Amino acid sequence: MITIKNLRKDFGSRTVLNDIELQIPAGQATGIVGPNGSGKTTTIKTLLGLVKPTAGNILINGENIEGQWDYRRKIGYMPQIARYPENMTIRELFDFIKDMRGSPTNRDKELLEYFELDNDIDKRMRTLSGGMRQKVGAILSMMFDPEILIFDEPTAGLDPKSSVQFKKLVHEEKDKGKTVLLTSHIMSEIEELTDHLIFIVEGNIRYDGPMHKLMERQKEQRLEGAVAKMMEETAA
Ligand SMILES: Nc1ncnc2c1ncn2[C@@H]1O[C@H](COP(=O)(O)OP(=O)(O)OP(=O)(O)O)[C@@H](O)[C@H]1O
Repeated sequence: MITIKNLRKDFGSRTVLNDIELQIPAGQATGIVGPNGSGKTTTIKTLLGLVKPTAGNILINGENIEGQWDYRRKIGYMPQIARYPENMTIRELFDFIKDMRGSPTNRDKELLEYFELDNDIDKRMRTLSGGMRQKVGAILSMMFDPEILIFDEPTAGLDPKSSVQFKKLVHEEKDKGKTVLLTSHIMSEIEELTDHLIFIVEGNIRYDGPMHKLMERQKEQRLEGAVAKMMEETAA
């Protein structure tokens, strides 16, 4: 369980997260949706300790993460835009990360084959296409079998086949009891992959609860319609 209490983030005079309160349930998949610039990535980065909150607390499995680093071993993160050491090959990058972490694993090899990247393992990062880089990010997030998986717009840039493969993996991780947190602008993807929904607008939480309840409340069959209605209500 991830608990966010009164979390505030200001960038200069701009409040990007406005005292948000959230409970992200363990062993389920949660989707964070909201307009561009509403604070989704900032929320994720505070969980990872990459952005320091202006105020508030984050607890993972009941423990406050402030000043802690070890908890991050429990989290696999696939960023929206990943930056890599561009001169390293995929093989060198994976070996380097395994060495630094001191965690031997063969899961990277399985995932490279799964995403059909095994023949590209000796290519330098700077020569990879956007979709190939996304796949590298997906593999890095899952290769150490973490209990929490965070994906920021994971399928943006993936071709349809790879996107289906990625979603199949997420289902498998969910079935293993992992906690998954996912942002996407593709509502069908959120609908397909997640059970719990958070809707955020300008740093304020407008909905936090089971996805089916939101659809019932909005009298919509599809999440896209339910979210569109919520956006209209917010704008009104
Ligand atoms: N390091 C930073 N310095 C200043 N402002 C920032 C910084 N990072 C994010 N912001 C601002 O915070 C706001 C929220 O950004 P964030 O990336 O969290 O949005 P998002 O909901 O993930 O958007 P998108 O759907 O476009 O990815 C934006 O106005 C953004 O410009």
